[in-house]
Amino acid sequence: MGRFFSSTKKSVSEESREDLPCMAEGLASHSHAIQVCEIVAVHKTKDDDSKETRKIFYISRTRQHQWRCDDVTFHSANQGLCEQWIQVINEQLSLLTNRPKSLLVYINPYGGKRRGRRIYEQKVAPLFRRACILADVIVTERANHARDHLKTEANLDKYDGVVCVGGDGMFSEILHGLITRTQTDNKVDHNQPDAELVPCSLHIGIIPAGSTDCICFATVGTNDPVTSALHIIVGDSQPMDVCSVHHNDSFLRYSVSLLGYGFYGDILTDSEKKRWLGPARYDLSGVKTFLSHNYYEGRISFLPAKNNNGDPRDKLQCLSGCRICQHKPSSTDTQWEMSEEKEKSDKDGMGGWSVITGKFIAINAASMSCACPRSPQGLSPSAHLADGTTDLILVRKCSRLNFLRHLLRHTNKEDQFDHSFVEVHRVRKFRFQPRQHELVSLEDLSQSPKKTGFSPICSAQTTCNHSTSHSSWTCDGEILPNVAIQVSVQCQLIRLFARGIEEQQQKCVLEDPCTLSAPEQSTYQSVD
Ligand SMILES: CCCCCCCCCCCCC/C=C/[C@@H](O)[C@H](COP(=O)(O)O)NC(=O)CCCCC
Ligand SMILES: Nc1ncnc2c1ncn2[C@@H]1O[C@H](COP(=O)(O)OP(=O)(O)O)[C@@H](O)[C@H]1O
Ligand SMILES: [Ca+2]
Repeated sequence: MGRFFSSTKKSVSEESREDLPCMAEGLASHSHAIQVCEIVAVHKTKDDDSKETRKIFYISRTRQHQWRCDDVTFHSANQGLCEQWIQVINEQLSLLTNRPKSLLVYINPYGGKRRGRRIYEQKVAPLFRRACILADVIVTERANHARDHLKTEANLDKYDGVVCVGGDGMFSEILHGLITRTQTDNKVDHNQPDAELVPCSLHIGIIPAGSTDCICFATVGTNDPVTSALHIIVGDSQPMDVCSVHHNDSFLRYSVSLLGYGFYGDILTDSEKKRWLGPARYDLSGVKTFLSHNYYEGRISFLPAKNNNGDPRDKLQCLSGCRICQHKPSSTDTQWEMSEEKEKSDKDGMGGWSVITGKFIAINAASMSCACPRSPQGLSPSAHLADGTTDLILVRKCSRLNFLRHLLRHTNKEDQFDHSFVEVHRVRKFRFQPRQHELVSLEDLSQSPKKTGFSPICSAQTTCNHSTSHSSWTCDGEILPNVAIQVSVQCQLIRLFARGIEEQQQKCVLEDPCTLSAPEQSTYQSVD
């Protein structure tokens, strides 16, 4: 538990309580405690009578993981005592070295409902100013502007973090820019699928202003710009896994949320043509893809994770401070696992890999829960943010009604894996090879699907029997140019300004505020 300061509460909206006695005088009737690490700043202000007062701005929790910046005012007849408190608070704040002082901000003005710039200017910039954070802002002028700037131009030594204002696609740009820059600076060739990638030193903050914003939702618990700005200000840190995706021996992309082939790949491909619709494009393309009811043939091979990584169906949610994510395998662990893999491979020729061949409506790899407003529990509710694994979900060919039942379970608390046609595996690596159809040239395999119209609608009870040749992979919302891919999870390659989902809201009250004479002597207890 951190250090607390106590006070009588006077929120800006509670003018009627203005005459309450001040904590510094030890007469508090409505005691109030604030953890030092949740103080945003202390500022001099003038009250209504033009009298100089001091305001402490701090984080308050509202509903559904949302944070707000609230304030209390220091009053005292003894100005010296008041100054002393303020000085101590500022000294304590200066000891919090994890807090960013300087940030590089990229805004996608066209993401989501095109509100990125307004969201930043009206909701985020005032909070950064209040917290005395300097921000260099770049409004992007084209796709990949932020990625390219980070890769080569940006002077990253100047900053404590990079902030992305946009959706998952924009986050993906920042991710690629930062990871690529880090590997280049450290002379690591990311084309090698087994290369040991160097973790990025700068934290990434996400201000949600996109269409899905699942990376923000799954790491903070809500898509709210003010909450995200406050997590950045207090310098929260959440490590996160990153999947590297290769085609043969050449690097394709990184992914942190959903790598999806079949259903989600088709939705994304179709939705790109409807960008002008904003976030509603996913609903329209979702219905169209559902009605098409396509399935795809292929072979999926995967390397299962060890038992100590839990199980995708164990119903254990990855929460703030998750114990499973606290054990980051060292490079010796990884080397040992690789030699074990090699040993097994010499014995059975498979190296612990499992292979499944079949007809699939969807193949999804969720490196995190992928929770978002459309699906508050996500595609894999028990997936972990930083355990070095991804949950591989295979939805086999089934009737349209059964697939609908499966989809509907993403919107409630029922188990979406509890169907005979769905299986889920927690894996470290996987590969996919589509079935090579006759008359399909290799060139065709790396292009978008040819078939986009509706298939004949099957009766709800029957299984559809028509297969289109190939789908595409969606990788955090971007379409991959290749279908045959190799994927490897890179444990905790990046860090976000977030803390994971908080389990329950904690309120803290003073045991006896009147005993306080200095902040160091504060006592407190936690209540639910
Ligand atoms: C009958 C009701 C069925 C509802 C099923 C809902 C299941 C939704 C799961 C969504 C998982 C989303 C994983 C995240 C993907 C994003 O990275 C990606 C790009 O986001 P952005 O750049 O912010 O636009 N978004 C999607 O792939 C959208 C999928 C929407 C599917 C309906
Ligand atoms: N200035 C820009 N003009 C056009 N596209 C951009 C610009 N800046 C970023 N992009 C691209 O826009 C795409 C979608 O961005 P994103 O912020 O994720 O919004 P959404 O969630 O609505 O998809 C990303 O692929 C990103 O590369
Ligand atoms: Ca993971």
